[in-house]
Amino acid sequence: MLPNVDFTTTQSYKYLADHYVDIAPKHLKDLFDADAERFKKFSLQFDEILLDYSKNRIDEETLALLIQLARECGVKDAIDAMFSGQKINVTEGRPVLHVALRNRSNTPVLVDGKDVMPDVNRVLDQMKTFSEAIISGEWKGYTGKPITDVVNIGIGGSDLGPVMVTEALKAYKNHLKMHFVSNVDGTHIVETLKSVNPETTLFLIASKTFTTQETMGNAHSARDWFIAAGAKDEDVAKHFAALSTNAEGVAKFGIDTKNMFEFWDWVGGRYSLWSAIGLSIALSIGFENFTELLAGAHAMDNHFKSTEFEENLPAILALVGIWYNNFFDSETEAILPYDQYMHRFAAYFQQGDMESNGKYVSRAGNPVDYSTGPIIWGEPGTNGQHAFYQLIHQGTKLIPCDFIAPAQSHNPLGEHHNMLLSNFFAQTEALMNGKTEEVVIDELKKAGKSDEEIAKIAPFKVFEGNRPTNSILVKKITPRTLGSLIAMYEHKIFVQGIIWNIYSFDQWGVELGKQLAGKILPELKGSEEISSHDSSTNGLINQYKAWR
Ligand SMILES: O=P(O)(O)OC[C@H]1O[C@H](O)[C@@H](O)[C@@H](O)[C@@H]1O
Repeated sequence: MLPNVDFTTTQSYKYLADHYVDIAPKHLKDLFDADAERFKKFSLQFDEILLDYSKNRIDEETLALLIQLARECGVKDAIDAMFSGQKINVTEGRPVLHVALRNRSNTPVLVDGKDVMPDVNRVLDQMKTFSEAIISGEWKGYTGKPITDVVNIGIGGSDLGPVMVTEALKAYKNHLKMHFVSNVDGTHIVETLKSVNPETTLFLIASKTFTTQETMGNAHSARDWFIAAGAKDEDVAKHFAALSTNAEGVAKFGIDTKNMFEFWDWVGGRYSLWSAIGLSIALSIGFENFTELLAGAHAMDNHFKSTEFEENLPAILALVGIWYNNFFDSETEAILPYDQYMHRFAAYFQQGDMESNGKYVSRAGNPVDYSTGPIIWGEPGTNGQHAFYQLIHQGTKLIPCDFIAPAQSHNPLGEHHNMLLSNFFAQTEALMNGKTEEVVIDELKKAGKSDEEIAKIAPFKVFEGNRPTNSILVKKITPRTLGSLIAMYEHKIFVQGIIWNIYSFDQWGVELGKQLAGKILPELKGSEEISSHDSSTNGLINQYKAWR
C-alpha cells in the first residue's frame, strides 16, 4: 500500500527549509558564473528528449536533499505499488494501471490475481481491425459510402487527451476529418453537425461511466439528428461506436455491444487516452502510429520505474516543482510549448495535474497544512510572449515555466523554425539573467537620453531575472516522443502526489457540481418561482426563467 508520511515532518524537509534560506538570495546568473559545469550537472537525456533543468534556483545540495525527501516519503515503494497493480486509488478501491495499457513488453500485470494483459491486447486488436476498416473505406455507412468524418463525443478525460494528441500529431494524419464535441452547450454539437453528412459520419461516444450528463445529452442529440436525416434504427450500428467501461449503459443507449470498445475501472479518465478512449487517435493517425505512441509511453514507464531518482526525468521534474511550490510558495506553473501542433498540451495537463493533485485532505484523512497541486496554465510560444509573459518577466509572482520545443519542425518553412527557436532560447536566458540597471542606463545613454530622462525611465526597464525554467528540447514531435513526454508528466504528477501524501487518482471535487446541477435541472422546467436555495441562487434562477 501507499506510504503515509507527512513530508513536512521529515529530516530532509527540515534541511530543505534551512537550505532555502541560503538559496533564496542567490541569483541564477551567479550560480552559472560560479560553475562552468552547471548545464552538464543539471541536464538529462532520455531517448530524443533533453531535459535541461539547470536554470532552476537549485544547487547540488538542493538536489541531494530533494532526492532524500523522495526516499523518506517512500516514492520508490509507491512506484512499485502502482506498477504491480495494488489498489492505490484507495477511496475508489481500484488499482491505477494506465501503465498496463501501454505495456508493450506484455509482462503479466495482475489485478486480483488475474493478468489484465490478454484483455488489453484483445481491445487493441479490436481497435486495429476497426480503425483499418474505417480508414481503408472497407467499412461502409448506411447508404454504402465510406466514412469521411469522425465525431468524438466525450468530455474531460474522454475528450482532452484525444483532442490534444490528434492536434499534436496532425502531421501524421490521414484523410479522415476529426471533430470533437464536449460542451453540453447546444452550440457545440449544432455547429459540428452543420459540417458533416450523416451518410459518411462515424460517432464515437466516449465515456468511461456512460452516465456523464454532457456526453449523454450530446450523444442523444447526435442520434436524433442521424435518424431525422432518414436513417433507421438498424443503421445506428454502422455509425455509432461506444468507448466505455459500462456495457449495460451502452446497450441501453442502443449501441450494439459489438461496436463497444471496452476499458476498465483501473483506468482513470484523465489517464485514459492510452485505452479505447484513444480510438479517435488511432483513426486519425493510423493504428501503427497509435502503437508508437504507446511504445514511447512504455519506454518512459520503464525509465521511471527502474532509474535512480538522480537520473529520473519525472522524479526530477516533480522534485523541482515541490521546491518552488512548498519553499518558494509559488502557486502556478506554466507549460509553454514552442510547437503550434501542441497547442492543447497545457489544457490537457490542466486536467491531468489539477484533477489529480488539487486535494486538501491527506492520505491519513486530515486537512493538510501545506500547499499541494499547482495551478497549471499555458499557451504555445510565441503567442504567449505577446500576451502574458510580461507578468512572468516583471510581475510580483514567481512562475516556474516549462519550455518545450522540437529541434525539427514538421513544416520547415524558410527561417520560421529558427525564428521560433531563437525565441525559445532567448526567453529562458532572459528570464534567468534579467537586465540590470547598469545595462539599462548604458543603453539609454547610447540612445542619447538625458540624465533626467534616464532617471525617470530606467527603473521600469530593469528586469530582476532569477526566474526559473525547465527547457525540454526534443528532436521531433513524433508519436513515440509525444508518448514519452505525456508519460513523463503523468509520472511527475504521481511523484508529487505521493510526497504531498494525497490521493492523486480520485476526483470527488468534480462530483459535487454534478450532483447539484442534477438537482437544479428539474427546477428549471415550468415557470413557478424557486425558493429552495439561498437568495442569490434563487434570484439568478428566477431571472433566468423570466428572460428565457
Ligand atoms: O468518461 P466519463 O465517465 O464521461 O467522465 C468524464 C469526466 O467526468 C468528470 O469530470 C471526471 O470524473 C473526469 O475525470 C472525467 O474524465
